[in-house]
Amino acid sequence: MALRNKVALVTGAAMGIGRGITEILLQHGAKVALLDVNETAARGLMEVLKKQFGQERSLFLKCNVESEEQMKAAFQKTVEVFGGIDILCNNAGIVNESAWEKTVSINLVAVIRGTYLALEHMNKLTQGQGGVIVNIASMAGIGPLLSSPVYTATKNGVVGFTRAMAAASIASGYGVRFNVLCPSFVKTGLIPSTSSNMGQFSHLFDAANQLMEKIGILTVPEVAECFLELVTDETKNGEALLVMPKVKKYVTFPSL
Ligand SMILES: NC(=O)C1=CN([C@@H]2O[C@H](COP(=O)(O)OP(=O)(O)OC[C@H]3O[C@@H](n4cnc5c(N)ncnc54)[C@H](O)[C@@H]3O)[C@@H](O)[C@H]2O)C=CC1
Ligand SMILES: CC/C=C\C[C@H](O)/C=C/C=C\C=C\C=C\C(=O)[C@@H](O)C/C=C\CCC(=O)O
Repeated sequence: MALRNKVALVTGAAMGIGRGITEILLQHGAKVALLDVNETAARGLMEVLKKQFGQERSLFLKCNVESEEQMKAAFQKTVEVFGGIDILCNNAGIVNESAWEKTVSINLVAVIRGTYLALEHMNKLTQGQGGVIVNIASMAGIGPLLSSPVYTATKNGVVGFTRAMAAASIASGYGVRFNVLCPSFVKTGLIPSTSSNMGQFSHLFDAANQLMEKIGILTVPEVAECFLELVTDETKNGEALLVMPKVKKYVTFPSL
């Protein structure tokens, strides 16, 4: 898929991986709607993006992905301003084993909600133009992150949901591709500096840090490049791309 003038919507776009994905989309000529709950960070980023890419290429919409009403309004506004949606990146996520229901709500429920809302606009069976949805899971969507069982569950859920949606899309003729990106640790504000969010697993905080030291840490641009591959390569559908320092690998699942 060539990105020139394509319309993308990115959740959790104000910081970290979402910001990197937004920037790479703009660099390749797409228009981007940035959804985020953090208005201060997003407004600061918008100043930079408008200077760098022009006034009309990006749009910030304050949106908590946990709110169906706010999500619906943001998708509608994106269509009104940019004329449609070609690319969705469900990226917003948190790590919080204490507030585990909120973790499920943001990391999994909102991914499902975003996907269904985007399909209303993209599905070729209902007058859409097709497109591609890339969900940001984690290496913890493939194997267990011992300090964060609920986080692991949500990311496994995102991997399974994405693969099932890809199969459903092929079988139904939606004309929409679905892929999932599974990075190991990435240098962003999400990596906890204390064990306070780990709840009953706080004693395993050091073990998670040791794993991080062993595996190493990815940079945001490395992850954004992998996202770009999943969006632009039309042969990729139903794929889970695992990215670790010096490793980029399409995951092979058992065929049942
Ligand atoms: N940093 C890491 O090591 C890795 C992160 N990931 C995943 O990548 C995604 C992005 O993570 P990072 O960029 O690292 O995190 P981050 O904390 O740097 O950025 C997350 C962004 O999402 C926004 N956000 C959080 N809750 C929201 C909500 N309810 N509604 C709207 N926006 C919300 C935040 O305001 C922030 O801008 C997450 O899904 C995370 O699970 C996956 C693998 C590794
Ligand atoms: C504390 C949470 C911080 C960030 C969350 C983010 O999504 C990063 C996740 C990164 C790692 C996931 C780990 C998954 C672990 C496994 O799959 C284990 O079963 C095997 C662990 C390592 C194998 C590779 C190796 O030892 O070299």
